Amino acid sequence: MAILEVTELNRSFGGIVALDGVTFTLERGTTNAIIGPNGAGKTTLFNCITGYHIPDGGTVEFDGEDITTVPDYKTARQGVRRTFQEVDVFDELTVAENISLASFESDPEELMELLDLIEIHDKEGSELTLFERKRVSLALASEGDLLLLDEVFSGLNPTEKPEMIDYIDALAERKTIMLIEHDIETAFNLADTVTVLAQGQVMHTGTPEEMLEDEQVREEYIGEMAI
Ligand SMILES: Nc1ncnc2c1ncn2[C@@H]1O[C@H](COP(=O)(O)OP(=O)(O)OP(=O)(O)O)[C@@H](O)[C@H]1O
Repeated sequence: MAILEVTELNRSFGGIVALDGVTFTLERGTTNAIIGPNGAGKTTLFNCITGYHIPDGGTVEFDGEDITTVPDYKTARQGVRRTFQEVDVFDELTVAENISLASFESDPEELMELLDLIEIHDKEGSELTLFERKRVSLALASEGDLLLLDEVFSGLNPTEKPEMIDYIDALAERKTIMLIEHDIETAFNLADTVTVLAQGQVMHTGTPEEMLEDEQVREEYIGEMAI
């Protein structure tokens, strides 16, 4: 069953067309990667899905309900949650306090355990490493049904990256995930489907295997990268 249906989404900033007729569907329980060059419209797409930006045209349906013009603080309560490229953790609050702000309906302990946050629960935001901040941010996003993850792997070292993959794999067992990822190998490892966005348009959608078999996609968007 579709959890998200995006239809003919348009959004411009002055003369810049950031989204140009974007249409796709996400099935509940799947993990979906969005890849594409800088300026392709990936973050704008997240902003329009969450209601941070209202699109100029088109619709966003979440769980069968039209949320196109619903602001982000309300879509978050409805179950659309996201992380940001600039990790959003309050420096002066502890990990536990940061997490308590997210108004959890379920038991936050379980989520904190899953993300290995129990042992650092009393550490203040300002003392956290980037990896720890990203895990807190992930916990804050994880109360939703649909998690939009914006470059959660950027800045992580080679030891942390596989650990983050394990965290996302564990969350993927209970959530629908859409992730923006510049590291193609990571995106392909995690995703059931991959969507290529360029110049505000959906260029290709398919499974990682289909993408790799498509010579044009390989040449234009994946390059020489061995996967
Ligand atoms: N608030 C804004 N005001 C003006 N232009 C914007 C705004 N947000 C996005 N844009 C423009 O819209 C286009 C798409 O930007 P967007 O950030 O969505 O791309 P992206 O694919 O996320 O890029 P990146 O991979 O670099 O993060 C770009 O040309 C960008 O400059």
